[in-house]
Amino acid sequence: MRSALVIGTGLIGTSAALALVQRGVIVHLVDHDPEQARTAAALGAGTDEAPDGPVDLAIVAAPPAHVAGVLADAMRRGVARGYVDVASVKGGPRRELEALGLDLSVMSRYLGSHPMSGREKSGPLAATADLFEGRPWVLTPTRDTDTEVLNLALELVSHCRAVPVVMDADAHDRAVALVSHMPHLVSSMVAARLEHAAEAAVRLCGQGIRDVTRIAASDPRMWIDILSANPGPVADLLSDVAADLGETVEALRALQSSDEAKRREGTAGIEDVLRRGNAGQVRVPGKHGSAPHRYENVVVLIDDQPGQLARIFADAGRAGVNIEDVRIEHATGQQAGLVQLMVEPKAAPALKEALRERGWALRQ
Ligand SMILES: NC(=O)c1ccc[n+]([C@@H]2O[C@H](COP(=O)([O-])OP(=O)(O)OC[C@H]3O[C@@H](n4cnc5c(N)ncnc54)[C@H](O)[C@@H]3O)[C@@H](O)[C@H]2O)c1
Ligand SMILES: O=C(O)C(=O)C[C@]1(C(=O)O)C=C[C@@H](O)C=C1
Repeated sequence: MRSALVIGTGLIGTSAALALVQRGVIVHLVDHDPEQARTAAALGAGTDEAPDGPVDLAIVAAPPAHVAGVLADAMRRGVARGYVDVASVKGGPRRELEALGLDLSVMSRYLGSHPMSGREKSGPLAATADLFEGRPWVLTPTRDTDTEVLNLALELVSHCRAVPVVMDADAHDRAVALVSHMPHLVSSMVAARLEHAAEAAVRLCGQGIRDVTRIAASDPRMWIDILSANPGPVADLLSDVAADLGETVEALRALQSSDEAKRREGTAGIEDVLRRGNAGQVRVPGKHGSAPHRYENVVVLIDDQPGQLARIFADAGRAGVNIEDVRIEHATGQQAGLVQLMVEPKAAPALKEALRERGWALRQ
C-alpha cells in the first residue's frame, strides 16, 4: 500500500495513520472537524491536504452512526481502490450501507473491520502509533469482497502490527457484546456508585476500582452509538449478570442471618460466584505479540495560549522525533500547563536538546 486516506482523525483514525506513516505510507487526513485533521497532521500522522487522485485504501474511523453515510459518500466519489471502516459494531453499518443502494461492484470494494484495541480517551491527542500492537483486528469479508481489498486490509493490520481475525459480521457483534459492550456497561454502573459517594470514601480508591472503572471514562455519545447498534446481545448478557447479582445479594443477606445453616448457604453462594469469576478470568488471553513500548517522558512547561502545542509538535518534527503519546496537565489557578511528550527512549536526548535550543522550558 502506497497511500491511504483516513476519514475521521480521532483516537483510532490517528493511531492507524501514525502506524502507516511509520511504515512509509503516504497518509491523507480528513475529518468533519478540520481542527482534528490539522491536529493529527501536526502530530505527524500525515497531511491534511486532499489527495490529488484515488488512494489505495480509505479508512473510515468516524463514530458508528456516521460510518455508512461517510462510506457511501467516499465510495460514490471513488476516493480509493478499497474501503474499510473500524467501527466497534459490524452488522448494522453493513446493512445501512447496503440499504443505500450502491452497485455490487462498488460494494465489493468495502470490507468491515474492527481493531480490538482502544482507550477511554477520544481525539487525535490520545492517539499512539502502537495502539494496535499485538491486538486482534477483526475483518469481516463476505463472499463478494474483492481479494485486492482484503489484501489491502491485511496490509493495514500488518502495518499496525495487529493480529488479523476473520469473522462473520453478526458473529463479531455477538462476541463483542460479551467481551466489550456488556463489560463497558457494568464498569459504568460500578463507577456510577461513586458519583454521590462521600469524599472520605472516594479518597481511598485503590488500583482495584481503577481497573474496574477505567473504561467508564469513555465518551457517552460514542457508546450510545455502539450500544444502539447491538442492543439485543448486550441485553441478553446483562440479564445473565442481573441473575448473578440477584443471587449474590441473596447470599450476602444470608450471611447476615443468625441461623448457621443459612450462613453456610450464603458462603456457598459467594464462593460460587467468586470461583466462576476465577474460571472466566483465566480465559482472558494475554496480549499477543510484542509488549507495548515503554516511552520516555519529556516534560515541557507551556503558557496557556493558543498555538503552543502546534509549535512544540512542529519543533519535535524538525528535530526528526516522533511523538508517540501526549498528556497535558493544567496547573490549577495558573495560566500554564505541563505537556508530557512520550517518545522512544533513544530519541529523548535529541528532543530535549532541540526543545531547549528553541527556548522551551523543560521539567523533570
Ligand atoms: N475508542 C475505542 O476504544 C475504539 C476502539 C476500536 C474501534 N473504535 C471505533 O473507531 C471509530 C472512531 O472512534 P474513536 O474512538 O477514534 O472516536 P473519536 O471521537 O476519537 O474520533 C472520531 C472522529 O470522527 C470525526 N467524525 C465524526 N463524524 C464524522 C463524519 N461524518 N465525517 C468525518 N469525520 C467524522 C470526529 O470529528 C472525530 O474526530 C468508531 O467507529 C469506534 O466505534 C473505537
Ligand atoms: O481499552 C479500552 O479503553 C477500550 O475501550 C477498548 C475496547 C474494548 O472494549 O476492548 C473498546 C471498544 C472498542 O470497540 C474496542 C476496544
